[in-house]
Amino acid sequence: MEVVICKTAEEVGPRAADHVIKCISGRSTPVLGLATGSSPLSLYAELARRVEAGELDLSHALAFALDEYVGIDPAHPESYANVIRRTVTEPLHLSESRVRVPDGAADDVAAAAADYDAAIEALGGVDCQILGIGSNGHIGFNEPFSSFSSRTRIKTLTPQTREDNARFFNSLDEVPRHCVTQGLGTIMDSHSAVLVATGEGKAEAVAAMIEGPVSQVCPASILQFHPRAIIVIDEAAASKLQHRKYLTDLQELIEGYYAH
Ligand SMILES: O=P(O)(O)OC[C@H]1O[C@](O)(CO)[C@@H](O)[C@@H]1O
Repeated sequence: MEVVICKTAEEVGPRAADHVIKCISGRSTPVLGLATGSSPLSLYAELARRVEAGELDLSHALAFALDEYVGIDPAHPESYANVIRRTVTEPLHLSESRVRVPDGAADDVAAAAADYDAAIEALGGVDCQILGIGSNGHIGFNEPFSSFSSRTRIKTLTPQTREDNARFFNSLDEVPRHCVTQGLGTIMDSHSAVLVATGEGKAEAVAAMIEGPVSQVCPASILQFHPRAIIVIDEAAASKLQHRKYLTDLQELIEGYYAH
């Protein structure tokens, strides 16, 4: 696990974008894993800026979103299918046919989830998985006590996550209670992962992920076992780390760090 602590929240998107680009460099058909939520928005905006500037071409990329609500109208502006279209597909000029989101409205959601996992595996896995972290330590919608070997499946959202996400809806009642999410096992199969977090509200979860025991209490702590996980955070999100002196930003020097 490499930890990059940025002085300000504004630096996080561009720094994370650098890492995503390194992770997929040399791939003719890069496969991206996409998080939703607020955390990756500045990273997506920076990637879009580089696409617009002609510095980056992602037209050959394929992408798989991490999760989707179950029990939401797919046409709802906050369905993750729509969020991904708005924040990633359109600004990065990806073709809609190359971007997939789990189907939370399928007749058989469990079967659709298994097919989704198999589609990722058939491509040889995700090259770069973009992640945020929930205030309770979730990645994707893998809530505390999710199995470390889990695959894409239906989950129930915790009251904490529903409250955290209520800001995207008119009321807490409108927030779906269930979701379909890539599993921790699916996420761990990615060749590299870039997790972004900003703000004090994430500080406890970030400390548990980086310094805590690897435990299902903090699902993100499984990333301590990921062969190539890069954590890009701001000072506020780093504020509860106890052992900062050991977290030297050395990843630029590690030869082959990004090689598959
Ligand atoms: O970034 P936010 O909105 O704080 O949410 C935290 C994380 O929870 C999820 O939204 C769950 O989908 C992640 O994708 C996200 O990064």
